[in-house]
Amino acid sequence: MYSTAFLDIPALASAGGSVQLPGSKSISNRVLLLAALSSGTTAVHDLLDSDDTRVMLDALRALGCQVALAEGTTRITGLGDARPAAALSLFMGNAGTAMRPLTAALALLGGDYTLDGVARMRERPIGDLVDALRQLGCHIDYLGTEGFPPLRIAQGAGVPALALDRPVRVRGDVSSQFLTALLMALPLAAKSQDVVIEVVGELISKPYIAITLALLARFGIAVTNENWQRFRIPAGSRYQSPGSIHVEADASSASYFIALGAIAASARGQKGIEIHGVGLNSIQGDIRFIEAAQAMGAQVSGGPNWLRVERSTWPLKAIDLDCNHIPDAAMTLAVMALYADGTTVLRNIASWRVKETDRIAAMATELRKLGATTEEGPDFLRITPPATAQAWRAASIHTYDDHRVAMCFSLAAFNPAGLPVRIEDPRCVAKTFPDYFETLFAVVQPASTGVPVICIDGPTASGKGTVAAKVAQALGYHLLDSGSIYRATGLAARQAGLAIGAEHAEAIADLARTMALRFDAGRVLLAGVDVSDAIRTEQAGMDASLVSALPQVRTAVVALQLGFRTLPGLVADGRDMGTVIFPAAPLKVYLTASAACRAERRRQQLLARGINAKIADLRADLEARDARDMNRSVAPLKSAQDALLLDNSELTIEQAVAQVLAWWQQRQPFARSAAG
Ligand SMILES: Nc1ncnc2c1ncn2[C@@H]1O[C@H](COP(=O)(O)OP(=O)(O)OP(=O)(O)O)[C@@H](O)[C@H]1O
Ligand SMILES: Nc1ccn([C@H]2C[C@H](O)[C@@H](COP(=O)(O)O)O2)c(=O)n1
Repeated sequence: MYSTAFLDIPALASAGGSVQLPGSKSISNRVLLLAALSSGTTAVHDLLDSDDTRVMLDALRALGCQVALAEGTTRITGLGDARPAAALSLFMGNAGTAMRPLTAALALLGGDYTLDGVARMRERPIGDLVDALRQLGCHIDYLGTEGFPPLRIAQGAGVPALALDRPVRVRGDVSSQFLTALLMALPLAAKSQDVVIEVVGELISKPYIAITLALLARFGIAVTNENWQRFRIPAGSRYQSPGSIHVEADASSASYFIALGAIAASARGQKGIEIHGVGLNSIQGDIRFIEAAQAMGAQVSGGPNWLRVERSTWPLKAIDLDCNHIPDAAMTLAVMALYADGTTVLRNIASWRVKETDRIAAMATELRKLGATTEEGPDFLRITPPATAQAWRAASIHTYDDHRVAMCFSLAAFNPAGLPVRIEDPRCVAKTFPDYFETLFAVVQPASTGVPVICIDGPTASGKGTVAAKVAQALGYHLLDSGSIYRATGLAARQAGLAIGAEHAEAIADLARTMALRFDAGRVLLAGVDVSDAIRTEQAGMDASLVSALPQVRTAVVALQLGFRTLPGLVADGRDMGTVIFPAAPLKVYLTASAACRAERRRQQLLARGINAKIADLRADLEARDARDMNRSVAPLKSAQDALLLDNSELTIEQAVAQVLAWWQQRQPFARSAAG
């Protein structure tokens, strides 16, 4: 997961391969609550691990359910007839799928509970649900603004007598989650008589209600659906664990990859994108996104648990669509509209206004930044794509703490202008798809502009490794510590009993080419053994300097180094990154510091490891190493002609990092528009 302030996605050209999608958030949180209310233990397979499901799991644990995670399966032992914790304060984050159903369930369990969330949760209406529960006789108070969280369920003395002899009326035209919440909670009250729920107004998002009904049936509750207007929960209802249940992958998450298949040219040798975990027979309403994508030109095929999507009609066809049946996935259509042959209109999407953010306003604003013309109404959005490739703009997309905004705008990186797209706060995808960007990057290829590389070269102990690692971390880029490749080669040569010299150049080059070198979470593994410390000694540094002077060795490790250049970008540190390995890199920095300063840094580094060395010896060693690195015949250490010089003798690490990042920002097309 990317936890950086922003993620720059370079211009993309094609896609191909297969993706496995995470479990559906809507199904996951429904299953968790139903398992918690049931008798017995439910083994939940493929549960989504995300911010919103963690919120639900934390609440269930606090209420007294047993939750155990082993080998990818979550086991929930439900409350059954046991009473939950009597008084609790629960934090729901921004998880509507936890806030609404838990409010209803807790109101029918009895107890004294407060429920609150993040600032946006306090703006998301819950009044219609509370009204329905109050009609029944439940005691619920608002602790802030009327109609919005936080709220208190004040039933410490137990559930009051409930008015069940008349239908419970709930509005269906603001959020279908209110009805879902009642459907999942009211079986608790349907002991000696049927309970009827009556929908007031047009019921929106019926497919989500269909998911609720299907899952209730799996947990032993057979609700009668009377034309989506009345729902009857039979007397004697009792939640019963199905024992084990699989969570389908998220059909809304599939929409990004369906759109990807429709937008991107197929990568060489590939036929579009294959999506696993959800298929044509999905119980989720958002699967009907496929029809919308087909209407725009996507070619989609599939089976029960998979889909294949290929680009067909190009440009895509503009559509005018009532999106009430696919409220979440329809946001993806708004970005597909950027690639259409005319104006697309998405209608009946008023519910977007009360989601994680006001999604109509958010989408309109961000699409405009890219060069589109948009018009928003109370319940519609009209999108006209940029008229020409030149009319596209490189935009920094604000994501409003809304996972879907972040995910769907990543697809703007296929713009014909070859511009990168900046996604602000990429971590917000953690709500439903924590590894979204990693999954995307595994199946897309960059445009001709390539994967960006920042090279940081310089002499030993100048701080290259430290600065490179921090720059990479700030940008979410990969890191190539090329010195460690030569260090590992030197170690491998020693282990093989080879003296490091020209007479063994071929043998050492063979070792370098074939050694099983792996970089894993900051550690360096050689043939499965962690050699991170062994390659950091002064001797290993000298050996590395010697092997790196052998031309055969340098040639042998070129491919390995080039392989690090993967999406979304790379920071490479070494001696010849900018001059030889990545000569076209858009930013090259030659990082240096005075010899005295570098010797002192090395002394401090060794002291931290308990090694006391003389500063004069260290300085002599590093000057000897510099001399060899600078004077060898191939790829000597020198500043690339187009490198920027950074002498950090008088700088802190943070200042050096800030300077490199500032130079990088100056090279980004959206830096100016973001600031301005
Ligand atoms: N600007 C700085 N001010 C103070 N100390 C620094 C600065 N930059 C780096 N250092 C420290 O200097 C030491 C050497 O830095 P680092 O290992 O990053 O250098 P390097 O150039 O990668 O060295 P080598 O090429 O030998 O691997 C580290 O302990 C680091 O914390
Ligand atoms: N791109 C590179 C990186 C490193 N080397 C050689 C020269 C260095 O003395 C040695 C160890 O590098 P360090 O880990 O100290 O950065 O490896 C090189 O020739 N080219």
